[in-house]
Amino acid sequence: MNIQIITHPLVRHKLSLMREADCSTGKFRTLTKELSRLMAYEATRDFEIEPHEIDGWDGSKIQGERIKGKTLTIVPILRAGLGMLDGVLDLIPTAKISVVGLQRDEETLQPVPYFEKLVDNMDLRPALIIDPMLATGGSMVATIDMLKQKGCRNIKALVLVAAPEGVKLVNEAHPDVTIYTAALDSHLNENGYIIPGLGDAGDKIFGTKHA
Ligand SMILES: O=P(O)(O)OC[C@H]1O[C@H](OP(=O)(O)OP(=O)(O)O)[C@H](O)[C@@H]1O
Ligand SMILES: O=c1cc[nH]c(=O)[nH]1
Ligand SMILES: [Mg+2]
Repeated sequence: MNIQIITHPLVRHKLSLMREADCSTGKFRTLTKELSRLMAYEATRDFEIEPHEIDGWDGSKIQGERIKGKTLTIVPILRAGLGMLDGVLDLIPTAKISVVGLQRDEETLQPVPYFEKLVDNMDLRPALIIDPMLATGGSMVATIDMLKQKGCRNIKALVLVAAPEGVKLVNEAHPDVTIYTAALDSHLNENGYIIPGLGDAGDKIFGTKHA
């Protein structure tokens, strides 16, 4: 399985706070941002570095380093993925942002696309998809399909919680895409919600009520 579970103690502690039934919208939003920042640090660990000559403070040339290649694009999946955006941008403030809108149909659990605005040169950029929840995996597979249609080849997925069903679907459809998650949970319930999970992440981040 192409999955990396981030087990840093801060990540585990914060995720557990998010699982509490009475976690308020404000607290959930703050924890989403904090977790995203910590997890982005781990998910970018294998970025390639290249030498880069710079002017040093005393006028001499110094052999510096920089991240190789074209700037990363972060891909939040609307809506809930927006909750992770600021945390990732804290670490990579120069990142380009490509937004994808998908709404899971509550009956069929199939993703319904409603928005797509990708940055240029997708074929040259690494992409980091962000969404708190990987449930059936339908939304993630649809997003990866969109990115690959634009030529994107270097794709990672960053989620707070993953279900085994979603990991299987993504791994089968796109074995080249590594999934980074804070937890691989037990299973999906009959409504397609992750157990134990976090509940409806979009509703918690935006303060909307789930019918
Ligand atoms: O793996 P899947 O079964 O596709 O489910 C996961 C998707 O469902 C949620 O979004 P939702 O469709 O509820 O939209 P929202 O972010 O607007 O709440 C979640 O944020 C993922 O995008
Ligand atoms: O558990 C789940 C599944 C899909 N979307 C959510 O927000 N939570
Ligand atoms: Mg939702």
